[in-house]
Amino acid sequence: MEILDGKKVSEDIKNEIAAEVQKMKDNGEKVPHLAAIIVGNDGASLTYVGSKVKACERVGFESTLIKMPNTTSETELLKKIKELNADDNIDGFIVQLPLPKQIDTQEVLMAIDPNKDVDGFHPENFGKMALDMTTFIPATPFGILELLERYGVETQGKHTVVIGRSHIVGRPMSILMGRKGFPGNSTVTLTHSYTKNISQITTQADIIITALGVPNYLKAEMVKDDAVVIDVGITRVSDDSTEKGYRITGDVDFENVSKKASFITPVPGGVGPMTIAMLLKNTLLAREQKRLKMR
Ligand SMILES: Nc1nc(=O)c2c([nH]1)NC[C@@H]1CN(c3ccc(C(=O)N[C@@H](CCC(=O)O)C(=O)O)cc3)C=[N+]21
Repeated sequence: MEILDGKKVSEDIKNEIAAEVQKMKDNGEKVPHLAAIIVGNDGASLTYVGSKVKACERVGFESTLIKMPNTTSETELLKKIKELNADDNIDGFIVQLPLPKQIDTQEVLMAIDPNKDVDGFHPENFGKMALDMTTFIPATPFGILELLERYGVETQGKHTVVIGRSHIVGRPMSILMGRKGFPGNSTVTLTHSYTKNISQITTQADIIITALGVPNYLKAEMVKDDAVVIDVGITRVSDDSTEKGYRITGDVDFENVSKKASFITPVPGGVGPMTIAMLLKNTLLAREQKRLKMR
C-alpha cells in the first residue's frame, strides 16, 4: 500500500507556482491576485478560506478576502460579484460555498465572469469541461487528477466508481475520469443515495472516489484487493483531546481499507491540501489567461 501524500504533492505544486511568480516579479509583471467572498461565519468555511489566503501569501500571490454578513441578500452579493468582474486588478475569484439559504447558488455562480471563475463552477466552464475543451477544472477534482498523475496511477480502461454526485466534486469527477486523455479514459459509475446494492458496485471498482461526508462509510468489505481509494470526505468530529476540540475525518475506514488498497489518500493530508494548491494553479492560469486541457 502506498499513501497518496496530498500534503507533500501540494507543497511541490506550491513551490512550482512560487517559482513562476518569482519569474513574473523579475520581469516586472503583475503577480496573480485571487479574491474570495465568504458570506456568513460558518467555522469550517472560515478555516478553508483562511487557508486559501495563507496559501496565496506562501506563493507570492496577492489576495483579497471579502467577508459579508449572514443576512446578505442575493442582490448585494451579485453587486459585489459585478465589482470583482470589472476589477482589472483581480485575476480570479471564488464565492465560498455553501451560501445562506436566501441566496440562489446557481444565480450566483452564473454571475461570475467565466474568465475569472477559478473554481470552474460557471455553467460555461462546466460545459467546456464536459466537452473536453480547455477550461478551469474545479479544484478538488483537479487535485485528484494531479495526485493520480504524479503517482503514476493508471486510469485508462479502469473501472472508476464515484460515490456522491455533488456539483463541486462527484459530478465533475465522474465526467473527468471518463474524458478522453490522461488521466481519464476510465469507465465510470456514478453512485448516489438512490443507488441499490452499492457494495456490489464498489467491490468491482479499480478506483473508488468517495465524496459523501459520512465518516467511516467505506468499509474494507466494500473494496476489492489492490483498489485505489480516494477519500474526499471531510467531517469535523468533536474530540476534546485535541487542541481545537475537534478532528477531521474522511469517508473511509482508513485503518482497515488501507490494508487492502494499492494506493489510498489520508484525511487530513490527502485531497484537502491538493484542492488549495489547484485553486492557486487555476489563478496562475487566469493571470496567464490560459486554460488546462488533458493530454
Ligand atoms: N467555492 C468553493 N470552492 C471550494 O473549493 C470549496 C468551497 N467553496 N467550499 C468548501 C469546500 C471544502 N474545501 C476544502 C479546502 C481545503 C481543505 C483542507 O485543506 N483540508 C485539510 C485539513 C483542514 C482542516 O483541518 O479542517 C486536509 O484535508 O488535510 C478542505 C476542504 C474547499 N471547498
